[in-house]
Amino acid sequence: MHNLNIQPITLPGLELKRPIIISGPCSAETEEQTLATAKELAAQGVKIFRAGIWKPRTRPGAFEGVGTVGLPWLKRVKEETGMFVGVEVATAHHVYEAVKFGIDLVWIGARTSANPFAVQEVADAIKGMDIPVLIKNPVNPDLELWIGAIERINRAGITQIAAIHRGFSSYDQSEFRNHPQWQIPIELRRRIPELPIITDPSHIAGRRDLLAEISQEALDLNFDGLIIESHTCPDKAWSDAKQQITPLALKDMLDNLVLRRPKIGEDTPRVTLDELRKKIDKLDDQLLDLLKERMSISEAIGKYKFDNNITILQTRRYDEIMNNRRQRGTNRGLDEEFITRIFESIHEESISRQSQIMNKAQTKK
Ligand SMILES: C=C(O[C@@H]1C=C(C(=O)O)C=C[C@H]1O)C(=O)O
Repeated sequence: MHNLNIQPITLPGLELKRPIIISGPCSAETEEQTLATAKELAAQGVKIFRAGIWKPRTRPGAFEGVGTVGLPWLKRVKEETGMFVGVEVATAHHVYEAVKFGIDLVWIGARTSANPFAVQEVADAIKGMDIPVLIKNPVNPDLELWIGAIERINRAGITQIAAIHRGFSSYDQSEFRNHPQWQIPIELRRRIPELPIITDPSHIAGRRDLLAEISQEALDLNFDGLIIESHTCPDKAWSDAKQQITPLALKDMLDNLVLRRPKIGEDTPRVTLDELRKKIDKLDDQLLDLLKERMSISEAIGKYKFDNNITILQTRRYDEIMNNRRQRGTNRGLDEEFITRIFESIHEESISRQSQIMNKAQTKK
């Protein structure tokens, strides 16, 4: 069990129903663009507006946000549309400025949540304030670091906390800008069940054509909301142009999402589900038996290699196996990346078993 005190987010006068929708431009660029986007979103029923004021950019020279001058624009958004407004904060100064201008909620970005000093600075600044704080996953796939950031904010007395899952950086080429690694937010849900998790399809996808698919997956995993970037003229956006959509496109996408029931109710036909689950149990048992057998063969190979003074890693054989298993997997309609991950993991364990065998044999010598 964790020792966090997480309370539901309450925004006065707003009933937060699943899915919570937060939208707005990546960056507040001009007063006109900010207000125009907000008004269109409000017309589509969006209640929580986001806009970046301070933007951490990978390389210097890119548009780094308008800074404090943008905060009065957000104040106008509140006054003229009735929406709640949120910004990203990364320093104590950002926190003080945001609160001064009546910002309703703040979030900690992925680059900040990766840095405990920075998170602590924000936590110290926010101490004693009653404001919801959303915490994005750190850029690196480290669940403990994410939970650590949540703990730091919670220890500052903030109880209205939600997590934002925006995916994880990786060096590999992939169709995603940030790999979703769904198992990480799933594990977060298991560890802190009452913590709302909001998915950020814009940053996971990095391009607008994947937003619907990722949003649907998030809902089917029973996450609580979506934060999606929108702009009146997405292609002209000063930052993240490829992943933004118009407020109208957002509404259209949201209308097409299917909201499935999170609980298996009394009325759902249980016989079929029980039968299917039994089949899964049996197959998983077989998978485990097979893995056990495969590892004992690896150990025998380890012994053979020790006796014959051969290195454990055999890249040519490993390559052959990977190509062959990917091919055989895709022939069966299995996803190539999935097969790759499984066999990489099996290989890693196989190597580790063989090293153990070798080390043991060596010390006996
Ligand atoms: C088991 C072996 O050792 C290593 C592990 C492999 C595996 O588990 O499939 C394949 C190649 C080697 O890197 C082997 O050489 O066959």
